[in-house]
Amino acid sequence: MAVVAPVITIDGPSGAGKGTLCKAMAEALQWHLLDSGAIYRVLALAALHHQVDIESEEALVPIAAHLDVRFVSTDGELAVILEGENVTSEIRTQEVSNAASKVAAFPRVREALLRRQRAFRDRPGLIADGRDMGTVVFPDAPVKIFLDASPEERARRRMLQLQQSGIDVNFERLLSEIKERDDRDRNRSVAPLVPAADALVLDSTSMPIEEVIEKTIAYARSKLDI
Ligand SMILES: Nc1ncnc2c1ncn2[C@@H]1O[C@H](COP(=O)(O)OP(=O)(O)O)[C@@H](O)[C@H]1O
Ligand SMILES: Nc1ccn([C@@H]2O[C@H](COP(=O)(O)OP(=O)(O)O)[C@@H](O)[C@H]2O)c(=O)n1
Repeated sequence: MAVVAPVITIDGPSGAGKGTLCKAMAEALQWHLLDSGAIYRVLALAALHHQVDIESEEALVPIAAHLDVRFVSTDGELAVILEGENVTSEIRTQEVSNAASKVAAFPRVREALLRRQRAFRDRPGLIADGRDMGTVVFPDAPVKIFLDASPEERARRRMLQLQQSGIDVNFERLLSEIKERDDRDRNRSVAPLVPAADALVLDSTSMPIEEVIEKTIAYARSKLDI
């Protein structure tokens, strides 16, 4: 029987530091990386581009099933290509963030994207970033982390991040959008944002990212023979 590649799942709410942690882990271990949030973001953007109603599950399912998305690694950065167009920055706007969490609430949309996400599992291993990586997509993953932080700290981080890329945002608005998105992600009927029963929960509210990375790598090494 073929040996399946190991997966390390990193789930948690927006701004907890998942993307930063996953990138550092993928580099440290030289493993593959799945940014599942980017897939939901690309789907939302494709729907907006094609003027498809993002409130209609019926209309979204065929787009999800035929989504023409590619992840291309260039100079250590992962470019996101939708229908041949580089949409790496476009998928990070607040409009797309909010639309992504709306399209992600539909069960049949999630179902249509399952196989595509599982196809990222490959040797030597996969680091999977998302909301339901440890609960639904890779329930057999040997290492699961749930990374959390307070909503205020997450909004502060997101504000700094957006400011660094020249986007001016209002803190109160950002905080309320983050809380709204958290609520939608936590309360949806399918694959809600919740730690897997066997996940290590890390609260990074007052933990520097370097310490988060160090702790996670040490935990992964203790669970896996790597
Ligand atoms: N522990 C931390 N302390 C301070 N800032 C952090 C920490 N973790 C991540 N950040 C910063 O917060 C921002 C959001 O992190 P990101 O990895 O994109 O979060 P997520 O993928 O969970 O939404 C980034 O600018 C990142 O550098
Ligand atoms: N595995 C996943 C990943 C993302 N998502 C949805 O996609 C949205 C964007 O995900 P993301 O990981 O890019 O968001 P941030 O954490 O970067 O803000 C989330 O708000 C979720 O609603 C999901 O439902 N399941």
